[in-house]
Amino acid sequence: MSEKLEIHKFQNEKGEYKRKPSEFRSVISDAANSQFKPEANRYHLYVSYACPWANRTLILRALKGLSAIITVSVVHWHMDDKGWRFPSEGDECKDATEDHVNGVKRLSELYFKAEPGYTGRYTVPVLWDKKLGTIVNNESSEIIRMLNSGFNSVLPTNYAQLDFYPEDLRAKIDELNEWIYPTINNGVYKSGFATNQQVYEREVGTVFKSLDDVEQILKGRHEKKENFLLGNQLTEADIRLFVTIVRFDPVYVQHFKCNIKDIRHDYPHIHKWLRLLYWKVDGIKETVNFEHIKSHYTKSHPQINPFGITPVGPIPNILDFE
Ligand SMILES: N[C@@H](CCC(=O)N[C@@H](CS)C(=O)NCC(=O)O)C(=O)O
Repeated sequence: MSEKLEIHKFQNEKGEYKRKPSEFRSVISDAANSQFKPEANRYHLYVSYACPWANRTLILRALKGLSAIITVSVVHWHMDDKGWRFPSEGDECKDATEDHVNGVKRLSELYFKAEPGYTGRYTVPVLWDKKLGTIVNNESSEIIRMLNSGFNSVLPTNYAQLDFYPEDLRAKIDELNEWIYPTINNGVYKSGFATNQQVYEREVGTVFKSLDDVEQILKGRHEKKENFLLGNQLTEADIRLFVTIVRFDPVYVQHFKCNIKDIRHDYPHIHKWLRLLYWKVDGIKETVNFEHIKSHYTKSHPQINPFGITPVGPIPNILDFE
């Protein structure tokens, strides 16, 4: 394959970054006609520790007690013009793993195993079915819903009962996701990958307008002695926002030029919420690998950072809880 993967491919003629939709969209469920039934040790997650979308799936896997029944392989933090790869001899990478299931060297090979004529991007996360030898789904927003509720029939009651997308909060979670995704999660990419000054200024302004709105929401919660975006219950909305906020000061401020403010100095309520999730919610901290995060962005986008120098700060990457 001679195809070259370049971020620039996704900028339109106006210099705006466009993310392509994911292509594998099957669902794990107990439904009688389901091809993908929940089973222990049948499914495998392919992730990058650098990637915020993959990070969401690792958090749900940890919080729902799925770590023992859904296995994981972690790619090298470096993404080159052929996409993600697994470490090999002479190309070692701390905390990355081999592909435990298929033994491939490149993530792209998995996409071709699942669909020989595949023409899309080779993105993480990938939820792989070891039984049928194919990709179930490569869209993180759908994978986290499956991890949240698709495995309840094979989980012990204490984990099955945990619900991060509860019926009574669904409308509110959807409403938050609707603006937080385009303006913050993807907004930082639209700022960082803009190739036109006006587009950049528009996008970075949008990121900070939304962060100001989130700060107000969390301030209101704080006044009511509530900890999370929708009250005292941690939901999917918190998890989806967390993966971007934890990368904000260490990477997005400088690498994606989101530097009007930063989290630790300018957003006290977001900062407190960030540290609460990171330090106090069991299982989350272990899914965050700052070395992979910082190295990936700064050394995989030569069009933004041609010499691949990784800034040393901020020190520390995240402040203590108190
Ligand atoms: N819609 C996807 C987006 C995933 C995504 O864009 N992942 C990036 C890493 S952060 C990736 O693997 N990019 C590889 C590429 O585009 O070649 C999801 O949320 O699962």
